[in-house]
Amino acid sequence: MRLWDPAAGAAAEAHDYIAAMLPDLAQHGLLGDMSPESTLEAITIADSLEEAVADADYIQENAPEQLDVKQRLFSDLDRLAPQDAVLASSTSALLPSAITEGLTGRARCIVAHPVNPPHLIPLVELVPSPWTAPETVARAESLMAEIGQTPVRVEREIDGFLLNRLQTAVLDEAFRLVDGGYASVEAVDACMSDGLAPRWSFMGPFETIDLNAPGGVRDYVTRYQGMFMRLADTMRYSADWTGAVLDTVEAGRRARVPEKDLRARQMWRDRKLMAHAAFRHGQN
Ligand SMILES: NC(=O)c1ccc[n+]([C@@H]2O[C@H](COP(=O)([O-])OP(=O)(O)OC[C@H]3O[C@@H](n4cnc5c(N)ncnc54)[C@H](O)[C@@H]3O)[C@@H](O)[C@H]2O)c1
Ligand SMILES: O=C(O)[C@@H](O)[C@@H](O)[C@H](O)[C@@H](O)CO
Repeated sequence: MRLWDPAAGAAAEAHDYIAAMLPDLAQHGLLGDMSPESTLEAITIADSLEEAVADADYIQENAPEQLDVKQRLFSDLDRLAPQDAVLASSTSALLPSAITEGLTGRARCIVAHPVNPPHLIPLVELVPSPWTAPETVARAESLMAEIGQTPVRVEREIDGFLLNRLQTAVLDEAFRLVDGGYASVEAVDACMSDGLAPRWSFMGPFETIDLNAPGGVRDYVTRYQGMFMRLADTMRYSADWTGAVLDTVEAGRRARVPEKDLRARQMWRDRKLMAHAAFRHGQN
């Protein structure tokens, strides 16, 4: 694998970041049959975009979430990369059609959206544009599965794809509840971390409700649809996330983790995710 970044030192910084996390990943059994040393040897730094993509089979761009930047980058990639290389974007919500429409090689382009932190969260959303070739989707899916990720196919492009649309529903209600004074930041977070997340850490929402009624999902919907539709009617507005509620949320978060400790807390998160990933691997 080759890394390239136009910012001086950024690729080397990424290489150093990867090197620093490899021992923890190895300790959790997450490097497969490779060692930190052999893993790092497989990651080199290219001096130019052209060098980075030379003889590549698959290219993943991680440029800033700005449409014009991605459009220019994909145009360069389409010109420089081997014709049969898959060109994938990490974009969180930009439509692949908007990024690639004008490209000669647009059939080999796709969105392969990872989830933060991508090396510890397996999901990758594969989002084709209307002109993405089925073979491109299949090749991206095969590569992601081969490296231990969980590729999911978005059947056709939609703003925000799947994960961030689902995350929007949860975050919008979280802000509404705190904005309305119904709950503290901690209480809302606990509802997820100690309520919904344990079930959702190995089951999705449909499997969860299918197992939550004697007769399965149809029984569940018959029993509870009225309640959920009544609640949905109270959610037809959004709180202003940048309003006073943001001060409340930030105060709640800073009371738990001072800003100076955010990096340490991210390391805490990553080690929790490594343990969770090791547990999941042990279950397979
Ligand atoms: N950070 C995550 O975990 C995460 C998760 C999912 C999706 N994404 C998506 O990945 C992309 C990058 O996000 P980020 O948070 O890492 O951004 P970032 O701003 O931290 O890093 C972007 C990098 O792109 C480089 N860059 C700038 N112009 C470039 C160009 N023309 N070609 C190549 N590289 C260029 C910058 O130097 C910088 O190092 C965004 O589209 C984002 O939505 C990020
Ligand atoms: O929570 C997430 O990881 C998602 O919202 C991502 O898709 C999103 O790209 C952020 O990580 C932005 O970095």
